[in-house]
Amino acid sequence: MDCAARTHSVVFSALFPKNSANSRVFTVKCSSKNLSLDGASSGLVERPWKVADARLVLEDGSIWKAKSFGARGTQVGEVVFNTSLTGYQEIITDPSYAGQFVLMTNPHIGNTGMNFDDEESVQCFLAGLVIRSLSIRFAPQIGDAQRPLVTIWLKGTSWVYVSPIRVVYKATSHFHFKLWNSSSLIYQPLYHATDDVDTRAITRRLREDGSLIGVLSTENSKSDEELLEMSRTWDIVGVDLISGVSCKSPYQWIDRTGSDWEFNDNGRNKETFNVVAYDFGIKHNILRRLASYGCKITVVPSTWPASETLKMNPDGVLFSNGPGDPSAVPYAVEAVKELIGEVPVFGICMGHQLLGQALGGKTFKMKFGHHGGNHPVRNLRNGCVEISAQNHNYAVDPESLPDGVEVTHVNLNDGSCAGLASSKMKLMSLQYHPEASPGPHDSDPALSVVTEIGMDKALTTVVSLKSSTFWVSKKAKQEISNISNDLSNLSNTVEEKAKWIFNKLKGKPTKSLPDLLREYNLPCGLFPQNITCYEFDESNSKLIVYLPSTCEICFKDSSVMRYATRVKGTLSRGKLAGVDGMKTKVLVWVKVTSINVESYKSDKLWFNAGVKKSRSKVAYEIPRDAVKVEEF
Ligand SMILES: NC(=O)CC[C@H](N)C(=O)O
Repeated sequence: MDCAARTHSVVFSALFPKNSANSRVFTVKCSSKNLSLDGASSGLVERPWKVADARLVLEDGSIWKAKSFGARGTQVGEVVFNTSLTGYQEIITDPSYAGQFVLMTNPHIGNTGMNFDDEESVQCFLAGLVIRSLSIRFAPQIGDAQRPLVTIWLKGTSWVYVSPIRVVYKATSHFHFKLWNSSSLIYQPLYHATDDVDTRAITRRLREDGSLIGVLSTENSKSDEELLEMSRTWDIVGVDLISGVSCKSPYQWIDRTGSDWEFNDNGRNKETFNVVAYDFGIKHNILRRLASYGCKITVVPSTWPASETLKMNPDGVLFSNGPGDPSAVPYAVEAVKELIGEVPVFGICMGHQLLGQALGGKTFKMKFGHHGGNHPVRNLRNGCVEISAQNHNYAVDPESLPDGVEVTHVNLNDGSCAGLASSKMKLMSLQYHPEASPGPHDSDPALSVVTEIGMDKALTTVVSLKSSTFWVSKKAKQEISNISNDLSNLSNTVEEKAKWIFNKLKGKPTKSLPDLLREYNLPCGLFPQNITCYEFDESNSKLIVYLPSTCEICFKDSSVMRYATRVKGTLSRGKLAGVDGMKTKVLVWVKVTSINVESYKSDKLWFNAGVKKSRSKVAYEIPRDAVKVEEF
């Protein structure tokens, strides 16, 4: 290897294009001269690992020349691209990547080293890693900087040693790297790994054609045709990959996330909940986060019988993430089925897909899936967008789900189902990773739902539940189901008023509050989006809006509005009059008595609060989350 070379070329050739009768060979050369920021281009340092020529042959006939810095030999797998900028250690150790080559779209990998805290499993299960450029140097992470520059080989699972460029390197698990040659301090990943690959070009191909099967080989004795044949005869669909990554017997988990994760009140040291976690390839950070949320966790193998779980009398059951096709593991779906309704259950990723199937729904394979740390998801309960970390190739088809199962989250990139819930069955699930390390942490609070208390809280106070026709609180829903049998017998005999109440509870109004306001030509952000429910009686135009607590919003025009837990008013075209329960700040807090739009097309909104004051209508166009305040 010549690591001191100032320029290296990446050669891409394509044989046997999949859809072409004529074989084509073409070559693309691109220089990585300016890409290497890590010292390789200075000519001063050598890579402290051994490299070998490698080929990545894709099933579409393209062949990508590369340098292997990992295991030697030949490996087949499905190639998926991951758009995360950080977190490569967590990705490499995520068991959900079993059977897959992870191609990182971020060109520069390795620059933050590795550390003990970021391991997601005790072994790397991925088929291989494909990257553009591996850092020779890496910056020790905060906290590692003061470690002595010595070479130590710790017996057991960890090594600490120095690379030839005098940076402390900590290989946390012996399976990551083996000591290639202890005297010259060369280390080598035990999984297949290759760099100097034109990852952008392959990503474009995967986006166009979908995920492709590939073969990575360092063996010169194997011909391109042989490798291509291998890629075309292997498949990942229908294969049970979970049994290869799950633990073999139950164990207790106690480790929590460190102090840098204390960005919310995790319920730490308050109450202890017993949780059984099914290990379909569970990421350790799920366990660490659950422990931080006050859970005492027993991890059980994927084949653990549901009856045994129930004997353990858990407060909640978690179905974890895991690799491969959810329809290839019917035994897991059966266990999930038996537990639904018996105990609160929460599913993450594979767990979510298994829940979908257990409920009678279907899963399907996506074109190239979602793999990255920047996926926008809308939480349909509160309208908020969460940025999430995702890693999946399959999804639940929401159309196939039975009535009573609510789609709670939607991926905003493609509209796919990203979360499910049923308050009746006490189940919730997310297609993505609320525990994501290094983040984003937007969805972290979702982990608290794994217990009954957490789930109750989530299902009632997370705002409102959308029934098919009306926004009703959970309490109202329960009341309806309690009395619905009686009412269906009595409905012919009840007097008009009772009928009206029944109809109202049952759900005559058909829209959300923002839609109602819009229909009356009022800006839909006049009320917080985290309202609990609302009632509107068309016969006398009375509107009552319920809020979970007294709260406040600062609008775009810097005006501040405060709301009581119940706001009443008379709604008519362009006007909300006789308002009770709303205040605005005009030096002091003043009760709002009416709000009206100047004229149909006007962008002015008039507030009557002591005096009549004009405000810009645009500032109230989007419903916002209100912040809880102590008093109205
Ligand atoms: N992270 C996961 O749990 C992955 C789920 C499933 N194996 C998929 O690819 O869709």
